[in-house]
Amino acid sequence: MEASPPHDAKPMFAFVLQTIKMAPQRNTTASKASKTSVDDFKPFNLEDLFPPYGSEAALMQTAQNYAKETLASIYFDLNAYSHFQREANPDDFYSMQVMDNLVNNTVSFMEKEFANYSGGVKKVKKEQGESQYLSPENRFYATVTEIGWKMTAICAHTEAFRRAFREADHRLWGCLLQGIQTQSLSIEHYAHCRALDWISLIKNVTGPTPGLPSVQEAVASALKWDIDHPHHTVLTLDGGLKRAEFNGQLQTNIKESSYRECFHEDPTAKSDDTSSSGCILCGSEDACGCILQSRAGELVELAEFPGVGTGVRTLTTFDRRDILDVYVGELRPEVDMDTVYPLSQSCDGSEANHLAYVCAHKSGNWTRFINHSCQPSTQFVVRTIGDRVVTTIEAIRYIGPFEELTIDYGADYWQTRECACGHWNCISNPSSPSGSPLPQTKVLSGKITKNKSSKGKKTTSKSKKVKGTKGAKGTKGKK
Ligand SMILES: C[S@@+](CC[C@H](N)C(=O)[O-])C[C@H]1O[C@@H](n2cnc3c(N)ncnc32)[C@H](O)[C@@H]1O
Repeated sequence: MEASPPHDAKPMFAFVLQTIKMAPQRNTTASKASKTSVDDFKPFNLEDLFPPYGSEAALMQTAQNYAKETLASIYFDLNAYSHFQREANPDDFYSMQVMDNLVNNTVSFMEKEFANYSGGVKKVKKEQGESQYLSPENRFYATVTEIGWKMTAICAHTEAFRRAFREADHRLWGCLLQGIQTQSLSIEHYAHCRALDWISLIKNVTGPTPGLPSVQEAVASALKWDIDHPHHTVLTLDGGLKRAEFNGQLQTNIKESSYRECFHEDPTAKSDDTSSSGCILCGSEDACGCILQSRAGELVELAEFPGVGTGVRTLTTFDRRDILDVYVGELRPEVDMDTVYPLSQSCDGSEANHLAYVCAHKSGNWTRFINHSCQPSTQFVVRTIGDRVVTTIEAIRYIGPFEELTIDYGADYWQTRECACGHWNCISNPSSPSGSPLPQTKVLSGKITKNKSSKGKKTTSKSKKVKGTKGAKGTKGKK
């Protein structure tokens, strides 16, 4: 079986220290008004990319990369903390012990570092009088003044933060604090919708806090937002939050596709006539109870991106072939009023074997928000999982933390719309080879990409999304 296992939890409290490149950003200026062409590209300055070993630029680049990985580990640990909190059960000794350890580690970190700071206050007072309370070298003092009590309290719940606090050098710590500050709304929202009680950790801070911001102000500034499913909320470009809505209706999160509204039987059920193959998880040719246990959805967030609306940002890393999740929605025989989100589900990725439309404008999961790029990081793949044929979203390369996830909707989707991905080879860019006036669908019509070497894996590529039926996403896809 060529399929990779679903992306699963990494070792808890991973403190991954590996170098990564800055996440590529959308080239927003390249859309509509100014299309880029191959000639617009300047050669890379190799020294910027690979500064000389030991130079300040090289050290800074490494520190920024480490900081980014540590920041991703903070999200991972926050998620793990909330997971253990939910799972803690007084009848299960092990789960209670894990939770006790997590709480103790958090509380003792805060108490110890606050005591260090208080000790430092007295020392400096004695030596230098009232004018200077504390040496700025005191890490707790520097941290709370830089990122505030709220971020300190939230991040103190994570091993990644505590460990970096103890071990990181000044350069890395500075980069990490900067990263936390930049992502503060995202971190707070992430903790908030996991019901993390960070206030209790600091509200009883006793003793003087000279030089530090007010604890009360931090508590009063706690996010006023319903505790709801994380994927019901979008981080906006202006630094706020909004509900995920379509035509004024909240877009709700569901775990699996529903069919009962329009069908008596599940049209995507595994059966002999649909020539569907064995379950990719257990290999069984018969219906089995397997479900994809992907954690990827817990480590992404919805955020607005310029020119393309809501999109999906990773908070972790993915490797090539990671199965991120299943595209879910309401199964319908026809594309309803929705021309934005529907996906044609077939049993083998071919138009001829179309089974139903997965309509996700009202109910769906986070995958419906993945925007298109002509150089995407993921792809649609038709798979048999459990007793159903589904379309999964799978990484086609390494994806770094805080990168926007993108996918190829297929040439057909862009026949009536303009793509704003900004890639030099963008389908809507007249000067790019793929943006040539020749209709792509004509050229590609009928070529259905099936990876026959891997049983049960049918790649939905541009070439299959013909005549608007969007093997992946498309709109004009009426049969
Ligand atoms: C499946 S939805 C993706 C989520 C969507 N951005 C939202 O706000 O809900 C597809 C829609 O997103 C927008 N979109 C996605 N990728 C785009 C791109 N590369 N260029 C322009 N618009 C894009 C278009 O409005 C498209 O119809």
